[in-house]
Amino acid sequence: MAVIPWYANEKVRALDARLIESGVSGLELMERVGRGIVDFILKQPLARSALILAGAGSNGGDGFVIARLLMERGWKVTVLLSHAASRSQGDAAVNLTRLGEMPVPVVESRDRDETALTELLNSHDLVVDALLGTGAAGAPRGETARLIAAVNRCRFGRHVLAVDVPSGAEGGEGVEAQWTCTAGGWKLPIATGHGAALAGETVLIPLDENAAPLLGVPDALELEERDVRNFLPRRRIDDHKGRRGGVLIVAGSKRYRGAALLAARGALRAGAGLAVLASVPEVLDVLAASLPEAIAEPLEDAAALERIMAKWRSRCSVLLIGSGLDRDSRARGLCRIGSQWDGPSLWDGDGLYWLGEDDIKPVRCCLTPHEGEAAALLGGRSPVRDRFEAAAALARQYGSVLLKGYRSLVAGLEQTPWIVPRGDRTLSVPGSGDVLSGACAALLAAGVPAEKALALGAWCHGVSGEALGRMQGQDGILAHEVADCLPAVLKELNGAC
Ligand SMILES: NC(=O)C1=CN([C@@H]2O[C@H](COP(=O)(O)OP(=O)(O)OC[C@H]3O[C@@H](n4cnc5c(N)ncnc54)[C@H](O)[C@@H]3O)[C@@H](O)[C@H]2O)[C@@H](O)CC1
Ligand SMILES: Nc1ncnc2c1ncn2[C@@H]1O[C@H](COP(=O)(O)OP(=O)(O)O)[C@@H](O)[C@H]1O
Ligand SMILES: [K+]
Repeated sequence: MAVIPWYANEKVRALDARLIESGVSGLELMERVGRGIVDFILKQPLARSALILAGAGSNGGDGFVIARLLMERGWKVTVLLSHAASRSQGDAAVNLTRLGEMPVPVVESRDRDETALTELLNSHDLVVDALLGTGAAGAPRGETARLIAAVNRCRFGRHVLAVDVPSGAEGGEGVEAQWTCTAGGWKLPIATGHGAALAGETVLIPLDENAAPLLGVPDALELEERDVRNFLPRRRIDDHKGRRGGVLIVAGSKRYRGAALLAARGALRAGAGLAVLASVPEVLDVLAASLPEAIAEPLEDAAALERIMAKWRSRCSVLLIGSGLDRDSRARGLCRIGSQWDGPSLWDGDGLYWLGEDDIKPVRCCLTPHEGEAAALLGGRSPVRDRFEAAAALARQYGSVLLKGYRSLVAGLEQTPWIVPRGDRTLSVPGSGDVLSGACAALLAAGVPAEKALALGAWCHGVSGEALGRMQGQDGILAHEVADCLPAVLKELNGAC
């Protein structure tokens, strides 16, 4: 299962230490990193000129190796130090001295104003970010921060490669890289969300052929197509709609009408045999015309929801609650009753707003928050910098969590978090999350276990977005089109079985 294991920074740093204990010198490791990165660089169609931005630690040391090896291959190379040369120490200092024996200009950035920095950056095709690696503490400061801003300002028209991790990946402004060559192991800060977006395409530079067992237990697993194929519901040739699974959807309000329709569409397009939409008349009035396959249940108030839940419980195994429900007292009452559903439930949108109130604590449920919703559930703590921590905290409290965004995360109580590496900005359109929650609810109703249903739903939703982006462009896709793509994506996955 899952071919790409991701590790906390500390585990990869411990690997470095173990390799050194086993007799490989730190200098040799630095050489291996530099060599691996240069091999990668030489495979790219580049104009053979590089500016290496180097920091005072070992990340800078990797940069010095890269500078030397590129120079040896006839590249035009300049090294720009964020610090006084005398501050480089240990293996980095050794490599800086070796560089001094070659005709490579090594200059300090401090005396250069923004214009001079811009000129220097613009006169090289490749910019190598070797400012901060896994030893970074907090947001970039001082000269490092100034250099990062300059790289980002000048990055159009040039190529930016980050060594190990993009500087600033864990706080403040980070280098926006085209490639990140990460050494020894895949590192969590660039696995998902903001860090992953900064990293661009990530390439692993192996440190040693015996490294894998030394890294220990992975902290996250990136799913591959063959993993999610195993999550597909077991369909049968003699299936009838009752066996496909039914979803009761409590969604929509006078103010937000489309969300409920999109959630129901997502559920039916993901294969639900029954979608019952309990909503306000304003939503149900258009249901017959826009989605005649769904069943309408007028929902005035909390008492009505109790009756509807009792009526449909035998045919709907899953409750989906929250899309476009609004944040008024009516919605609160509905969530209170919804939390008493005695089967699997999935909470999204405004349902998440009310979740956690004293009388709205479902025993175990699924959540599909985006970062804003996760922050609110966590009492304002932003999950942007540590999405893993946020997803794990929510899973401990509620059960199963899909933390949405670029390379969404799935966390559960008893499993290593999963990374779903599918989906792109095509999906950042209104209603896209409603389609996703409908799809996940349908998969739950088909009997797929919670975390697998969330991961499979996010995977299919992501692939649908990518396909639409390829065919029609990444801007201006409508959420219902994402839903309508789901059958083809499921067919592909099923066909590959
Ligand atoms: N033996 C090893 O440990 C190996 C380390 N390697 C490289 O070494 C890196 C880790 O090296 P280090 O532990 O020296 O750490 P870094 O090089 O990541 O950073 C440490 C330096 O950055 C400064 N710094 C830290 N936080 C800062 C901030 N927020 N703003 C401005 N300056 C800041 C520190 O004062 C120090 O000078 C890895 O990412 C990898 O690139 C590789 O060469 C492989 C072998
Ligand atoms: N840049 C992106 N890359 C990958 N997926 C994205 C991106 N932007 C948005 N998405 C996905 O689109 C969906 C948006 O959901 P959400 O923000 O809840 O939208 P809405 O509230 O409008 O329904 C999520 O599944 C999210 O993961
Ligand atoms: K870096």
